[in-house]
Amino acid sequence: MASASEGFLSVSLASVVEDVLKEHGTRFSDTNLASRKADEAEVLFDIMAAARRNEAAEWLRMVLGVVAAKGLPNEPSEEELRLGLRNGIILCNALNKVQPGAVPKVVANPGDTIQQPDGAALSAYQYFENVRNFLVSAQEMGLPTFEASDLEQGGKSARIIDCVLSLKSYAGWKRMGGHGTWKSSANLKPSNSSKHLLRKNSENSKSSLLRSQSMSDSDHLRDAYLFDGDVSAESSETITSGPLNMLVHAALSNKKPEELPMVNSISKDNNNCTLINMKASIGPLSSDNGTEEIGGRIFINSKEQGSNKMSKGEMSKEKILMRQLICNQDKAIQELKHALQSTKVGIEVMHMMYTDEFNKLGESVHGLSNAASGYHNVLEENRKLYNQVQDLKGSIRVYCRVRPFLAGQLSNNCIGSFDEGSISIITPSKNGKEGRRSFNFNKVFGPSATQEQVFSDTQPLIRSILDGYNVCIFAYGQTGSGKTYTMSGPKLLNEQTFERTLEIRNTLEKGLNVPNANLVPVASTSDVMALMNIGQKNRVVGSTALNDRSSRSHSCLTVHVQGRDMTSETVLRGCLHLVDLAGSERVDKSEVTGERLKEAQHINKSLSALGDVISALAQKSSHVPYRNSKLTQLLQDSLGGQAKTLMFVHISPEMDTVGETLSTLKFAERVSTVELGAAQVNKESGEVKALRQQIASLKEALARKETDHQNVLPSPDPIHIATPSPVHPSRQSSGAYLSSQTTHRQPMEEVRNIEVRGNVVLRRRVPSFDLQDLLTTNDSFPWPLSSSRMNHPNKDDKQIVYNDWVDKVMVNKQDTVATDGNSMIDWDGSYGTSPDIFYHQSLSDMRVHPDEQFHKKGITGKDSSYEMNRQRKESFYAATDGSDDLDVATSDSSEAEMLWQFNLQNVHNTYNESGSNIKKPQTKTPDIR
Ligand SMILES: Nc1ncnc2c1ncn2[C@@H]1O[C@H](COP(=O)(O)OP(=O)(O)OP(=O)(O)O)[C@@H](O)[C@H]1O
Repeated sequence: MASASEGFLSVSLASVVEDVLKEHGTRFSDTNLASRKADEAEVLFDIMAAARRNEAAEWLRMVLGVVAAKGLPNEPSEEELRLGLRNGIILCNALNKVQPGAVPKVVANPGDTIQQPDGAALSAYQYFENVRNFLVSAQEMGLPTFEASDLEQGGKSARIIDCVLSLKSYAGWKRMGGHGTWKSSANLKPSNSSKHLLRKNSENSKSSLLRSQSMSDSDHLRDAYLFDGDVSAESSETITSGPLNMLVHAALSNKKPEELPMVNSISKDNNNCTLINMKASIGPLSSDNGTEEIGGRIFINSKEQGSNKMSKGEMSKEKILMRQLICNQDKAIQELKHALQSTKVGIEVMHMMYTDEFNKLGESVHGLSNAASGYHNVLEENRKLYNQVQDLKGSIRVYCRVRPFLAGQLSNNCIGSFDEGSISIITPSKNGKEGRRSFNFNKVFGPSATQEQVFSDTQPLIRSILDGYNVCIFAYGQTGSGKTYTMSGPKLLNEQTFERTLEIRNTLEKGLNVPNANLVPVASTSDVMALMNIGQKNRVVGSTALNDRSSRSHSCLTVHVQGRDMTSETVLRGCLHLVDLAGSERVDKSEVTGERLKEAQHINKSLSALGDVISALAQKSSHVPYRNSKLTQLLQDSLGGQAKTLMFVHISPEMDTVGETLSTLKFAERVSTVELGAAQVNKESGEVKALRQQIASLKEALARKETDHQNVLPSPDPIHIATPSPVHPSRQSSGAYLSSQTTHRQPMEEVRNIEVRGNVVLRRRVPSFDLQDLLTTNDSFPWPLSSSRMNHPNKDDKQIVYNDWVDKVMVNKQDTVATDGNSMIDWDGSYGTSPDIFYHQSLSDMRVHPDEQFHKKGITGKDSSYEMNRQRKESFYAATDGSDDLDVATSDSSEAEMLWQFNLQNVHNTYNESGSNIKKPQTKTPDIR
């Protein structure tokens, strides 16, 4: 619509301008410059001839008096002049006045001194007598003469007028004393050329013009009759105030300076030039017309003519020229006026059209911007709805980020294009469609995306932690693609400082846990950042050919948040896992050897296990191999549990790595198809909490009774104790669980290390933790390891050791508790009162509820063959501080891949630096079957 209007506007404007210019062009191009000049010259000649005629008649009437010269009207036409002078009486009398007795006998009408106007009373002979006498006398006086027949026929008045004006000049000379010899200018040699100045575009151009005209005119007249010596003041005056000037003055007086045309009258005779320049404002000045332009001024050459008499041909030529000149200039003025007028009209029309179009465009733009904002709103709404649908489905959100080229890298780009939600990759080795592969994700961030932009899109997800959801964000991508940059920010951290090997254990009681990791209360964002920094410092990094500071371990930061609604006493708990995976790498490209090569293999293996899990989830396979790696076990809650999960896939833009980029994106595409089911809020109303407390106290009472009872009976092997336990609804039957699992996801605390094999579902119920309790009531918590307990495991610890399942790991884990200023979150100030409390825990839950003990025993007592096998297998493994010997122990269940490191000293100096106290088992656990 806009472009159509624009097109219309430009076409309209263009056509108007074109019309105006065409009109101009036609007028001017059609006019032949030469003929125009000729016309102008002719008109000017007429004017000059009339002026000279009038001057002659005026002088005759003045000399003879109006009565004697009554046959000669004032300002006569050429014909009137001829008729008035035809009988020769006026001429003879005038001559006698100037030169008394020059014509001794003037024949007049007998008895009537008053001449007949037309001289009809006189005979032709008498006329001739008078004229002949006049001519003879004039000739004797040296005046220019004419033929007597000139008075008989029209069109010959020029020479008669010259003669009369010569007589006038003669009279003037005589009146001035008659010094020297009077000569007609026709007998003089050409005078030096003189130059008169006309100021171009001067403010007073009209007066300049007139002055110039006067001077030109006077030059012209002076050309005719020059005296030996200076021109008298009188003659000068007479000349400058001559009728020609008056005529021209009258003709041009109503003209504006800019309307005055240039009028050049040229009369060339033997290289002499007489030129009348009226104005040089319009029309070109030809170089051969006797003008010169110097320094913005126009100089007009006026050369004395070789003769004061023009030949007939010259006269008519000049006349024609001048007439044409004037006429054309007048025409040109009219045309210019017309053109100006039409241009003005054109401009007005254009202005109107422009305004109109502008208004229309404004309306269109307004409409478009409304539509655009509406469109954006709809898009935003769509995005929200889409996310809601994703949430309901429990789909893993996938964001993609492209790292910019780094300094010194060749910008050979494999990214074809990208927009909000899609990206295409170019593979030059393939042709056609194959050569460009597109991927769709929830969000795509280009190379120029900032951390702020990334965060603003991730923020809603983070917020839902405060709403009681668990959130897991994990960064995935090949080495050097920017995972750490996204997860930790652009600031490079300090040198690597203290490195300590921590372990990840997987026990029946506690599930996946890191014994030596700490749970540190935090009160602000900066506290969290400080902890992150400590973790980063202790993370194993190494230089490879692909990344100077390549992370050689996966890193996980867990932030636990608990809030309490003060009015309803509802407790909301959420936790955020920030997982920065080590990057996959092609060892031939990363050129790693030795320890780094080993690391790379572990990293790749764990990532491939992650791929298997994703694959199984995507296919809704009945078996999901979480246990094939610690990484997948770690992410199990996020991939198969109830967390809202975001995978942040990273890619490098270089063409060199297009293969890795494609496989990364294909993997990410697959991840986005995984549907986990809707996440649920970790919400516990006050009522539920009261009931829980009631149950707990009842259980305690029951436990006390049991203890009393055991004091009477011999103590059985703890493994074989089959204590009746309350059966969790989800475990009432495996079939029931399966069906419920397929419809909705279980709360976080309900889902731990779920392993699904065929129709057999074993899951351990781990009740929800209360963070406050967790930080204050150590004794009720089965695995908050104080240093003494870690060094000297008691009987319970032994139980734990025997059931532990440990992989070789370098451990680096930080579990922190975060809070913010939100009033929903109510933190107990008692955190600070127990600074020496450290907890190790699985990422999925914080502690084992007392209920767990029953549950565990319930499982073993139920003789589940799978669980028994697992217990037996796990009993082979034990933890040690070292890890090398654990490699072997873990190899059949999962590769060692979780590389955690944590500077425990930096976190809390009360920590027992001896690390894990878990010992390798000396004997195998008996086969329970
Ligand atoms: N968005 C970005 N803007 C500017 N520089 C970036 C960006 N992303 C990454 N980088 C730079 O690229 C390099 C590699 O990034 P980073 O170490 O985060 O990659 P990685 O994927 O974590 O690698 P690895 O898996 O080997 O640990 C670093 O120098 C980092 O500063």
